[in-house]
Amino acid sequence: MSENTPRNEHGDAEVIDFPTMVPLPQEVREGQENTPDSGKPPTSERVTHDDAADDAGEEAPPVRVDAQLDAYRAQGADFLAELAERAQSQRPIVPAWAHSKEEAAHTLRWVVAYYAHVAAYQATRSPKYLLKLAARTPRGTVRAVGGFTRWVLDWEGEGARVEAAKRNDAETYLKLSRQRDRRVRARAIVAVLVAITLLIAAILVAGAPTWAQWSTLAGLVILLGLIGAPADRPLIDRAALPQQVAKLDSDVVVRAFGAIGISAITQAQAKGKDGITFASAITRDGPGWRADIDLPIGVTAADVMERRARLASALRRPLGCVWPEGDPGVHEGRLVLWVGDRDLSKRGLLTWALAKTGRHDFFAPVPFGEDPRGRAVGVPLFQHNVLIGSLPGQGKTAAVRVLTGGAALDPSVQLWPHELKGSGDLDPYERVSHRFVSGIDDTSIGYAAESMRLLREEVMRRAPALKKLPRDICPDKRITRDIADKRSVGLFPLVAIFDECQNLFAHPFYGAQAGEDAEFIIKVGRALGVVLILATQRPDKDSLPTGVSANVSVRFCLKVGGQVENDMILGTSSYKNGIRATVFRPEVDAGNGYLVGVNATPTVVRTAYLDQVATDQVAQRAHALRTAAGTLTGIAAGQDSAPVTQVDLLADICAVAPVSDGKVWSETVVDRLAELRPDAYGAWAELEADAKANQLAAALKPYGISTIQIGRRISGKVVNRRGIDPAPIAAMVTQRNKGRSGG
Ligand SMILES: Nc1ncnc2c1ncn2[C@@H]1O[C@H](COP(=O)(O)OP(=O)(O)OP(=O)(O)O)[C@@H](O)[C@H]1O
Repeated sequence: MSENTPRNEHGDAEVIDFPTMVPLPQEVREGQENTPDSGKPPTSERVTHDDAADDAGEEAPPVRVDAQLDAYRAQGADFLAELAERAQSQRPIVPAWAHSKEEAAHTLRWVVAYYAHVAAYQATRSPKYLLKLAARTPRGTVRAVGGFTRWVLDWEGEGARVEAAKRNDAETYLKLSRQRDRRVRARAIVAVLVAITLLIAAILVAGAPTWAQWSTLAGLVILLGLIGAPADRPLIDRAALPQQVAKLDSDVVVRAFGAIGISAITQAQAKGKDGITFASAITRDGPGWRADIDLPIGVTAADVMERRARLASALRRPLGCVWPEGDPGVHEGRLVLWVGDRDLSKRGLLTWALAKTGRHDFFAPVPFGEDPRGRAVGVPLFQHNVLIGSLPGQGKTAAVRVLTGGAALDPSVQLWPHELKGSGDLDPYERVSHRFVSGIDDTSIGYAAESMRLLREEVMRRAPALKKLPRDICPDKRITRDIADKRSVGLFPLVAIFDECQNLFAHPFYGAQAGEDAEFIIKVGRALGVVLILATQRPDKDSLPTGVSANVSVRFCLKVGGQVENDMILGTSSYKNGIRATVFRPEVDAGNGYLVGVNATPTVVRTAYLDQVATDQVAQRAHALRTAAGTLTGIAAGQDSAPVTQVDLLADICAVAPVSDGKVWSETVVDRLAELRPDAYGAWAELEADAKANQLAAALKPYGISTIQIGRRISGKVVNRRGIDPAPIAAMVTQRNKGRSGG
């Protein structure tokens, strides 16, 4: 043990075990206990060590870094001990915002944008500043001339001379007077030189070009205006108002974490510890504060995220300002708490980055919106499928418009929008679409189902086409920009949008097959440049096949009502893991949602907003790009899209169940239908007997036809199953056909 080893008040040497803290001397502890904030020292640096209090005994208050420093000093701690103590509060070499390239770029952009704003703000006010300076020029002239005269005549020494005269101190007075005479003589020479210089300058300026005269005048006005400025009225206005929002400090954060009901933290705080540790100092990060926090062992970031509302209450901030998120790159217990100055939902409508100008590259993410920290968020379409869900009126269509706009602004992308509500929200894109439909009626749904079938066929066509490409053109067996641009190869990107897709998937007739086709496209198509964007306001198992919801890669969930819908859109266990789109408020948070599958962790995003007019302008630009590139096809080129095969269920039943055969079991009808049209009914035939009957019953319901119980004697026993009576169906078809031919 070295001589410098710290000793306690009894003179016993204490072992300082880096980085464990030493117990505090009694007087330091007493001092802390007397502080009003229950023993917390008045510091924002709260880097603590959980074992410290144990070392110091059960009752010891938390030992924070500043208190330790005092303790070490009081004990005359040695060099190494002091270093050990300092090491606990050392600041990261690379600041937290510079850990990732994106964050560093974002921060840099933010700083540049800030100073660009300041520069623009001041530039627009420069005429006002010039006027202010001009108004202050007379006072500046008086001050400058007066100050110079006082200097030449040495008036600053006047007081001392008068004092000496008053004291009848002749010797000092004479000394000061002689000094003054010397000074005045020298300064008078300087004054004459200055006067001559000014005179020459005036003569030169009088003969100089006009711009030089104006520049000199401006320089004089600025100089004299600055000299004439009153001390209490600054010339320059502030481009950024001083921070209105209270700084986030560690005391407030520690207190808040103690109030959100995480027992590991509350128990630690009951023992006088903080319960959480700050991985680095709380810093400014964009328009808010960032705290990197290590949670107690066993507590995860998700545990905090699911208590976001309580945390906001404890921090005394609006819910829309408080955004805890995990940093799994470090560990599951690391939490990045970002507290914004302004509520996310009060940011107003975000203008889409491509709303006014620019084109898009399908192989880059489509600009989509901003996260709470104001960082731009994009959604990649290449190699992805997108599922969007929410309650009605929360911003689904707006999100779909933005993604469709991105796809439209790459002229190599073929667009197939289907808006199955009939609201016309996507109508502007019709002029750039290969296939397009807007409607909720059976024909529109049939058209959308036909699109799914065609997309499936397209995916199957593409697989061998991609395989056949020479290795030098396609080394990775992936579609590239180059391949996409070679129209003759036929592997251009194809983006199909199904807004309100529940109306397709839950359709009694088209739904089952469309669901199967969608699942196939999602699983196979993304590698072949075929992308689905699905949006639904009814994310339940009947309206969104599980094969679809389980396989999409990018998910965006705006406000939903409950856990089931949340997990249908965001993926199983999302709710349990604290990713809860249920926390968004109806209407207030329209446009805010959880985006999963883009960043390493789920991100809250406020989407950019395109109204109908802005969408129309985007579509016009997309049309111009496509005209120039020669990629207008299908509906956009005025050609009829592929004809829709209208499947006529009733006519098909008449074909497979003649009236003369009498009543027939549903499963038999389904099997015969599948044989007649495998494309349309093939999926039904793969169902169990009961499910076949249910499927047929659901498909007949819209026509007002119910299935009935039919008993058959098999091996002497009567077996009852559901089936149909073909007679009324045949009558209905005859009636309908008569009506049609009459029309
Ligand atoms: N990104 C956004 N930013 C701000 N407000 C938005 C945003 N997106 C949507 N809104 C607001 O929410 C309203 C409804 O948006 P939108 O029509 O996209 O919702 P929706 O979920 O598609 O509704 P529905 O299911 O009824 O079609 C808009 O009129 C707008 O006022």
